[in-house]
Amino acid sequence: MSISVNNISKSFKGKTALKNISFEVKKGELFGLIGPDGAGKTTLFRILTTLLIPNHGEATVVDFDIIKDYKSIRNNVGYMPGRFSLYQDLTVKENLEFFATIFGTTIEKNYDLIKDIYVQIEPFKDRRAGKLSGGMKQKLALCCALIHKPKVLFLDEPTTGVDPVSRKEFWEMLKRLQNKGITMLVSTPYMDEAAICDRIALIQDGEMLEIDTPKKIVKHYSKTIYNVKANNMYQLIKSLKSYQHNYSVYPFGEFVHYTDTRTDFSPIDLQHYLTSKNLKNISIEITQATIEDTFMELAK
Ligand SMILES: Nc1ncnc2c1ncn2[C@@H]1O[C@H](COP(=O)(O)OP(=O)(O)OP(=O)(O)O)[C@@H](O)[C@H]1O
Repeated sequence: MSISVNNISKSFKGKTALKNISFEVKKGELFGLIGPDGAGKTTLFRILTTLLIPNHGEATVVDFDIIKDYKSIRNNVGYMPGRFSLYQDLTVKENLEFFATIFGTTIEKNYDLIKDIYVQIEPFKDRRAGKLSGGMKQKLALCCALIHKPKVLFLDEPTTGVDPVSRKEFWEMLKRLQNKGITMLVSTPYMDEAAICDRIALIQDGEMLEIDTPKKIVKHYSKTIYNVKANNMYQLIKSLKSYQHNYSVYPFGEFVHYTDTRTDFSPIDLQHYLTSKNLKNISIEITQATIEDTFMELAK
């Protein structure tokens, strides 16, 4: 195993950030931690990268113990923290040289690993990091986290605040790194990104709700979901929420995802009800559960 976490708990002044967390990440796996703000993702990253000591439990990274072998872990992992972690006043090249130097290596030595990513920011190599766009900053941060050829890479919300095109590019880069044998633990609040991971853990309020492949996780959703649409979204949500048989009502893009408490639910009944609420152009169709639906259900 590349990462093994066994019953880790952490509290801050009586407030629990992580509760008995256990999971394993296999060598070469791209493993996603999916959860909202405050779920405990950053705390877990800080513990696994030896920046924070847990109150209870044990963990190993590349078979090194997070407490006893913290120095070995620091030499073997790369960490891209959530907030921009680089030196804003140093140029792109200077930042990279700085990170290479503190790990006793050079850009040239490990250029192969970062080449694909670095060529995209090379035209800006003399620009100060603080003056880069969001997507460029992420690429530089990734290069800096990779410059010492880590075996495991920790990425805390690497695409938060990055535009959709750069987000897609970023995940393509992660896939290429995975092909080079790097194990990755990556957190994201974006459910579409979760689907790209080999396995994901859904985390909320410091607890793991579920761990599985994205495909299997949605199979855990037992109810039939309907995509409901009408001419007035606000009125539609309000009406569905006051419908006596509703089990769940969540806006989902141009639709509302609706589930019903009855086993013999007939969409016709719902159609009549919505018509009585003056809604028009109503459509009600069965749809597949998404990771987001599963998360909402588990988090209920
Ligand atoms: N140093 C600290 N002191 C006090 N409370 C903390 C500290 N660090 C984290 N917490 C609390 O622990 C909980 C988990 O925080 P954490 O930052 O790990 O969550 P997160 O999932 O990474 O969310 P975010 O994306 O907002 O960082 C939150 O309630 C947070 O307020």
